[in-house]
Amino acid sequence: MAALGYQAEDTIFALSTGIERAAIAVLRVSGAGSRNILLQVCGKLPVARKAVLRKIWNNASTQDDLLDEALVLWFPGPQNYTGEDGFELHLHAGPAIIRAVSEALVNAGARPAEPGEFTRRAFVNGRMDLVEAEGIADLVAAETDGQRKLALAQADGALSQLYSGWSERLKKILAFQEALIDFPDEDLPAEVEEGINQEIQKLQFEMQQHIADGEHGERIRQGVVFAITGPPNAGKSSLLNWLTGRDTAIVSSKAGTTRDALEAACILAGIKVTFVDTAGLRETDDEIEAEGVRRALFHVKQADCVLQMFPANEPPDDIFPGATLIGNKVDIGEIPKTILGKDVFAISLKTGDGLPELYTFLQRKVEELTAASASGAPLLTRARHKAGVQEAVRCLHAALLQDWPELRGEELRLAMRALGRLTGHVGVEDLLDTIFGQFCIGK
Ligand SMILES: Nc1nc2c(c(=O)[nH]1)N(C=O)[C@@H](CNc1ccc(C(=O)N[C@@H](CCC(=O)O)C(=O)O)cc1)CN2
Ligand SMILES: Nc1nc2c(ncn2[C@@H]2O[C@H](COP(=O)(O)OP(=O)(O)OP(=O)(O)O)[C@@H](O)[C@H]2O)c(=O)[nH]1
Ligand SMILES: [Mg+2]
Repeated sequence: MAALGYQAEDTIFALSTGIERAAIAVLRVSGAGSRNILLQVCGKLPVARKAVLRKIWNNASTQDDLLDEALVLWFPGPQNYTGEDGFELHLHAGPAIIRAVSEALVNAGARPAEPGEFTRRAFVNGRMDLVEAEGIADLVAAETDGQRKLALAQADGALSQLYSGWSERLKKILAFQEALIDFPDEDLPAEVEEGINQEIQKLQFEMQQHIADGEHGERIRQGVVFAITGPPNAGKSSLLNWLTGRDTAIVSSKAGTTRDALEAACILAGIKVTFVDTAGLRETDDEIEAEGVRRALFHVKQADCVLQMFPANEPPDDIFPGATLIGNKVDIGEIPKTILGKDVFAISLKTGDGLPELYTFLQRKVEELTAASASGAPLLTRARHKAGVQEAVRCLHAALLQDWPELRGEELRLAMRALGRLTGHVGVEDLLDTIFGQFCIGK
């Protein structure tokens, strides 16, 4: 079967708390054997869902080898996270305790869980769909408020509801379409076909809007990227260091100091933001510097936003499309208010002039690049979802072009299948190892 050797009948366990030094460690157990295993290590079953203090033994019936005194939670299924019997041991977090209790669980018939296997079981047991499970993974991985809120909404079903709502609507369209196929000679009102077309177009529009807004969701999840570019000695590396509050890049008065692209991340307006400092742009015979310039231009192209810097008395002749102009070293020379009609931020990384204004501007820019969709609909967050929705849009488009009712029905079914694969309601066996393999162990 699956590459991970996924076996639903096994009873699995894992350390669900972190591996650093901590006061308490939670070992989580799930599977049909949970009841017997708990009896073996703890003697008798606690009241369901109530924390009780119990001695943990290698074998409670012989009171052989006392391992710890722990809080025990017994979760008889199916009303719990995984949807099957399970329990938790809240242990003292010593490595020797964790090892000894793990061994006792293995002796009693459990095996270590694969990454994401608890959540995979929750999915298999119908406790959540695939999009919600991905939301849980993102929630655990979240490092910023933006990521946390986005993931929480997704884990809570907001995005799943959007996708299953579309599926429901498609199902209705398909039912009408079937009626057209089954009763071609009946006098079905002409409005039926017209209605089908309109509803398909409406769905297609909403999906396309979702994909367009999706850029914002992907930016919240993966971070917004700002590229810093400009001629040598403009102060690009000085800006990077100031923005990230760290001495990331070497700063020197020698032109051509930075030759590689350097990335440093920070949190701005609750969003992960990566700044890329790049080699100063100039003609050069130096092979390494030329490669640096080539990479700089690559990052400028890839970035969500370009910060084009120049030093006082050296205003640029060209502006990168959509770039924000920053004139540095206002302490030593003239900086124009505008260039080719574009506003210029006049700053000095030496004196701090203009930096608060620039910072406020960057926060606004980040908010703009990650704003919620105007419709209030949840944002798309992953390439997998984008691909699925795009596939559905393609099928709807094909359906609209199709005159034969049978073939049109087929395209509509393919669109439904694309949406079904998103939430995991149809044909996802091949995806599960990839998706749950990205989780941490114990989740
Ligand atoms: N100790 C501990 N903390 C945890 C979890 C856990 O499993 N154990 N969680 C897991 O990762 C998260 C909480 N998620 C959970 C989701 C559902 C249920 C659950 O048992 N739900 C049942 C019963 C609810 C009840 O008793 O009121 C239900 O929804 O029907 C428990 C935890 C975060 N904190
Ligand atoms: N007077 C003055 N000097 C500055 C200012 N900002 C940076 N410098 C100096 O300008 C020089 C170049 O700064 P960097 O940050 O290394 O410039 P860069 O754009 O990264 O240069 P390359 O890596 O060579 O492309 C350094 O000596 C800085 O100390 C400023 O606002 N005013
Ligand atoms: Mg530099």
